Amino acid sequence: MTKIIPLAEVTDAVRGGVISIGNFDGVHRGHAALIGKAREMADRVAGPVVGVVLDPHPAAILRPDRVPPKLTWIERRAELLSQINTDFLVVVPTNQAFLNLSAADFFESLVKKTLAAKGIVEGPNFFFGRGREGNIETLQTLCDQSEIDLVVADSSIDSDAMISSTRIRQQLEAGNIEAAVHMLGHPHQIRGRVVRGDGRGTGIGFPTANLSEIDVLVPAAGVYGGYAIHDGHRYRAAIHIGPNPTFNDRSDRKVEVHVMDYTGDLYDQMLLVDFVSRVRDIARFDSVEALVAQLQLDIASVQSSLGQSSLGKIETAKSENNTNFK
Ligand SMILES: Cc1cc2nc3c(=O)[nH]c(=O)nc-3n(C[C@H](O)[C@H](O)[C@H](O)COP(=O)(O)O)c2cc1C
Ligand SMILES: Nc1ncnc2c1ncn2[C@@H]1O[C@H](COP(=O)(O)OP(=O)(O)O)[C@@H](O)[C@H]1O
Repeated sequence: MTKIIPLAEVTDAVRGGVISIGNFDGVHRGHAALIGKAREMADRVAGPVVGVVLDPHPAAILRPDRVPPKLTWIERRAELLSQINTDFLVVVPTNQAFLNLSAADFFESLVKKTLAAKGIVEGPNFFFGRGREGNIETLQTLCDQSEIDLVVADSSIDSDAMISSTRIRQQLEAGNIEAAVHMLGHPHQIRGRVVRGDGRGTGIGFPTANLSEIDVLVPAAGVYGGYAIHDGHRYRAAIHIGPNPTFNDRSDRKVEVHVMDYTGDLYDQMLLVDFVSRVRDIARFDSVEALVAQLQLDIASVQSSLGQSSLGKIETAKSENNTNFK
């Protein structure tokens, strides 16, 4: 498991490695390519692979009115980074003083003094220091002066454009789950606490866990297929996002999860939900019977899109990190 290390708690085990500084939001295929390069270099210098993330996102301090919704919370990032062989995730608490550091001071204090990096891997569009004054050329000069290896990795491309957290957000906000998942290389995951809804679901044969306190990007309104992860188990799930027009309910951000092959009480518990595919738009049905008939089709469609390999309960590595709200 990738160990999360607050900047103030960096130890010798973390120092002397190959670092990659970024936001790592989503830990998408572009990030995986960077970490892959870092791994190669780290094996050569016999040091750890260290992801370095600024949390919160600098935008939260610089332009709080325009902060993009997160794709991932920090523990989820660490879990995904772990799957691609990252040893540590150093979390820099973003504050005005840190953002005011010149590029040279940023390099001196973070890269050299605190992390004693032997190598650094970045994409071609890396900027650092006050007002983004440092770029890849600046970084190359600073690395040369300090005999630190720099690898500038090519951008990872999908559909003729660079894979980025921004593009993934746009696809999720448009409901294009498959396109987002393709760029991510894994499902988009949200987490939330199960609260009481209108108490209708059980009566129509489709109980739905209603999620609140979701702290990452919620995809566009629609019906989706994916997985619900609860208490170390993964179940197939049909997810409804948006209003319930059939019942004249116009609240636009309801997130309701019907967990397949599950019975039990989920109230007040944390649920993780993986989005894998889009099924359809939300519709208004003339009767409850018509809604139920459609829900049966939705379930069949989700089952077929998830494939037969995932029937029933599937054990997953339980991550305690994942369901603890910060
Ligand atoms: C997979 C799925 C798809 C749904 N699609 C629609 C829909 O298109 N239109 C609609 O009005 N309600 C839809 N519903 C929502 C149901 O109306 C909702 O689950 C029901 O009102 C229960 O709400 P409750 O959990 O607040 O009791 C859908 C629910 C699920 C699980
Ligand atoms: N298969 C299931 N999927 C979702 N929730 C379930 C399931 N089985 C039992 N439940 C429980 O039932 C509740 C949902 O029932 P529902 O009648 O839709 O009530 P509410 O309107 O309060 O969400 C969930 O919050 C959960 O505690």
